[in-house]
Amino acid sequence: MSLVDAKVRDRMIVALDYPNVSAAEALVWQLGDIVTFYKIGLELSIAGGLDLAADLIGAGKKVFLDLKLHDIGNTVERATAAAAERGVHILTVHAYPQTMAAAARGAKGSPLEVLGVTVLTSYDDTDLATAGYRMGVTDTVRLRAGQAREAGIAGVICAPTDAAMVRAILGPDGRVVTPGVRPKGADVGDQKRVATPAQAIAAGADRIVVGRPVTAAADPVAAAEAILAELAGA
Ligand SMILES: O=c1ccn([C@@H]2O[C@H](COP(=O)(O)O)[C@@H](O)[C@H]2O)c(=O)[nH]1
Repeated sequence: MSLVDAKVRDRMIVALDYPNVSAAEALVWQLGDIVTFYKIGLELSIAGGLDLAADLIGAGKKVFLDLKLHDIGNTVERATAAAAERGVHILTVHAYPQTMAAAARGAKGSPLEVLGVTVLTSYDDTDLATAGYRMGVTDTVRLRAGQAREAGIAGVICAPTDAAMVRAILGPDGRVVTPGVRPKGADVGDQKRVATPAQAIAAGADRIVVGRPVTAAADPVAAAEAILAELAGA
């Protein structure tokens, strides 16, 4: 294992986007102590990932449950409280005021960090217009970051290209977590608003989320180490 300190390791969240638990467990085993923080999203949650979340927490890892909740307030509040009870570190909800306020109530008194998803990193202005939004990406992210602060949740998910603006809105204590991160030269895939790990941190992100740059790498350990080294120097 390299000499990257624990604080830097916690800045990188690896997305376990796998169709089954055994594939996810194999990567966790391979990465060992290098990675301290894992994200479990929709695909793996449906395939038994919630039990894996409990196992990871039991093994001392931090878990980000990326469920992007959006429902009536009572449902969101209770689902958030259930995540808090299970020792999850981060939970996402869509950044709608009613949803964020409900999640804030559900997390109250617990260390769970609720983050509002502002505008997905796979969206650009044209995608928002097609979906019927009047505002473009920047204005929508700005609005939602302000609403997240007002709702009293921990912070937001945004693209690294939005991070500087969001940091200014949330202040030093707000949490800014950025997917859409690609090491230089890496395949962008379906992401549209991307930056490198170092650029994300320099723009004000607390943590970055990386999936395919690690999971699809020929050598995931080397890929994760390279990203950590870049974060350590950022
Ligand atoms: O706006 C968002 C919100 C969540 N995600 C999630 O992050 C990872 C990114 O994976 P990559 O393979 O590094 O693209 C993935 O699990 C998404 O569901 C996001 O990309 N953008």
